[in-house]
Amino acid sequence: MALAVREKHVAQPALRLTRDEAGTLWELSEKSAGLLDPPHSSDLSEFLPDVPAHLRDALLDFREGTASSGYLLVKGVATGDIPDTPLAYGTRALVGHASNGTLALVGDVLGSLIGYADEKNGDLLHDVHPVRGEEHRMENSGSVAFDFHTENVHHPLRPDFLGLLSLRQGHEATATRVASIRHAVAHLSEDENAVLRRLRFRSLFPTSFTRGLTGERPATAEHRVLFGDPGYEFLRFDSFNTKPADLEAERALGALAEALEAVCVEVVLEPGDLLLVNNHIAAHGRSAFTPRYDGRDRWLRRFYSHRAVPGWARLMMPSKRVLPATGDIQGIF
Ligand SMILES: O=C(O)CCC(=O)C(=O)O
Ligand SMILES: [Fe+2]
Repeated sequence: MALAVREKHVAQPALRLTRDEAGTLWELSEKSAGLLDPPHSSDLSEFLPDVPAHLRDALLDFREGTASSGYLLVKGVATGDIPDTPLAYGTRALVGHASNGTLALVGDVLGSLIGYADEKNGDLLHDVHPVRGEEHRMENSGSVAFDFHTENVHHPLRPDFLGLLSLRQGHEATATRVASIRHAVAHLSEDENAVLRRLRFRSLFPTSFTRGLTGERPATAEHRVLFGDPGYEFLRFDSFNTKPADLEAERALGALAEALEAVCVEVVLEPGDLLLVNNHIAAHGRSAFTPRYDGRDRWLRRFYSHRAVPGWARLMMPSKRVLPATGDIQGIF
């Protein structure tokens, strides 16, 4: 559907931590950060009741997945002393840093902080910053425009939530973009809506899961892109990796991309901003920017959280909080 006017919507903060709340969360984060590093139990449950109620209540509300916007922006999160933005992929520059505790606590209030064995070595917390030579990758190490996607579109156990905490804004007003399917459906025709609900799409494994693999990337079985009751729609879509089975499906995907664009909200994350996204309701992406590789580039930290991991998958986990490699559980769902 062609859109005559494209409004730009700016994300509204739902929650701003007071200085006291940020201080309490930081103290708790310092206590819990080390628990994430092996061989600790990584059980943070004793700390969760002390997460400031204002934040905890908002997280518990958000995790229900009944709101239509699919995102929650928390401002005023403490980040502590931050070294230069890393230059290389996977440097693990912040092992043991208290901000790890913050992300883990938020992840564990929403569900459970979880990583994937075949993405970033199973790391639970991911550094999002530009990497030289990867500018054009459709991954968070790139710097060209990163189109709308839901996270880990190929995976049977997609995260329920992702969180992006800004440590450094970088040199430009780079926007993180979020678009809710529950808003976008108003821009789809009945036919487009119906086609998106059919098993007419396959998704390639994202390149973050196939680093080091040569040859063609594997793909999923056929899946729906849109599902759920009216008003409570859900999305499984990655503009770079989700492929249509035929022309009708291709047109429907094009209409979806335009509909998401029409309802997109943009947020330039500032240090201490934590953007939480319901990964089944909202697609997200990022505008293009020009990295300088001078230690002052944009730097976010990302986590995934799952409300529940099935018992069988739990027993196949290679280590605590790390889901088995996709190839080992593909086809089960
Ligand atoms: O850089 C951003 O704002 C978002 C990157 C992204 O999509 C991700 O890390 O999952
Ligand atoms: Fe992403």
